[in-house]
Amino acid sequence: MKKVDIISGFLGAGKTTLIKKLLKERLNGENIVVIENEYGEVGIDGNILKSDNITIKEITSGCICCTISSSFKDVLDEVFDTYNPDRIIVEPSGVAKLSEVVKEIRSEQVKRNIIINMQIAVVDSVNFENYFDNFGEFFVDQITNAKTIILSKTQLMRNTDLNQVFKAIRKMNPTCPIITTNWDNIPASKILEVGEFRNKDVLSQVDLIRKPLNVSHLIRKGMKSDSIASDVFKTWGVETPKVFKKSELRNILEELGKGNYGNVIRVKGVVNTAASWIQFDYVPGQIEIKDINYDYTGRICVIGSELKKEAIKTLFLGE
Ligand SMILES: Nc1nc2c(ncn2[C@@H]2O[C@H](COP(=O)(O)OP(=O)(O)OP(=O)(O)O)[C@@H](O)[C@H]2O)c(=O)[nH]1
Repeated sequence: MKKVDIISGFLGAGKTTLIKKLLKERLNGENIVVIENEYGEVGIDGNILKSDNITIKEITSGCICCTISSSFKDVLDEVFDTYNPDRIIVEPSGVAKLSEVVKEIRSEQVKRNIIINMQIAVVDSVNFENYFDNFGEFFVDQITNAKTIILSKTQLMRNTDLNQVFKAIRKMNPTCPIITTNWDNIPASKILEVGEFRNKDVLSQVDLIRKPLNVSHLIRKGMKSDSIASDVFKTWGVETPKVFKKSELRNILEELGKGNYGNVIRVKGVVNTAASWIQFDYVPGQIEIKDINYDYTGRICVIGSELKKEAIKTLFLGE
């Protein structure tokens, strides 16, 4: 049986960062294919993950669990015919419902002789409240259906706030392990041990009595439960050779967060500057810009609701 690991999580939670860590520190000796699903039309994470011995398959422009499930099946065909991997890591788009992704993969279980191994949701602890309040239908689905939850950005949180987030997640998912340690301080081997249920620590031997809660009351009144991502989330993307200044890019990202361009929840990309190539990431309240060696051309992707696409285009490209 081949193992399939699902690393889900809302937009910008840290899925790609986590996969990179697992590959670099631990899984690089295995024959692995990563299936990377980007909601936007331009692929960015595939190149970020690329390394010599890992095969990356990118599926863009929608979610593999709904609008483009046939592309997912095609990619699975190709993966099994060409690479015959020991392990497949699936990174669904940030707006995919984990329950739907699991359903999709389970429907392939017998035919492909695969088994879901890790079923992880990466949860951005800093933006927990924001995502719960505004995009709960997708966010809560990921939390309640995860077998392991990995909190990201915990080092940016005050301990009391982190504790609140922990308690709220525990209410939604009474049984799964929740990793709260800053990723820099935890080796990939430990994350795998917990994710694959090989963890034999004190707590797992105690019969923790946690009452399973009915989560429906946690979901805001009137929240729908049957939307698909394309009903709610819109994207704008472009490929461009334009040369940016770092300060100009930072201003643009700050500008996008002010609410004048729609509800922007994720911006990412790579662009050229006169001195180097840079990779940038925006999630509400956090901007990261870092130098990278090179890329084949500039690519920018914006995701959010009620996006003002023409204005965003002008903001980035001045046209
Ligand atoms: N400080 C801190 N930053 C993090 C952590 N995890 C992720 N990030 C940052 O969060 C941003 C988004 O990380 P990604 O790994 O690209 O997130 P993702 O879930 O793959 O994003 P999408 O593919 O857009 O859904 C990047 O700027 C990361 O460096 C963390 O634990 N701590």
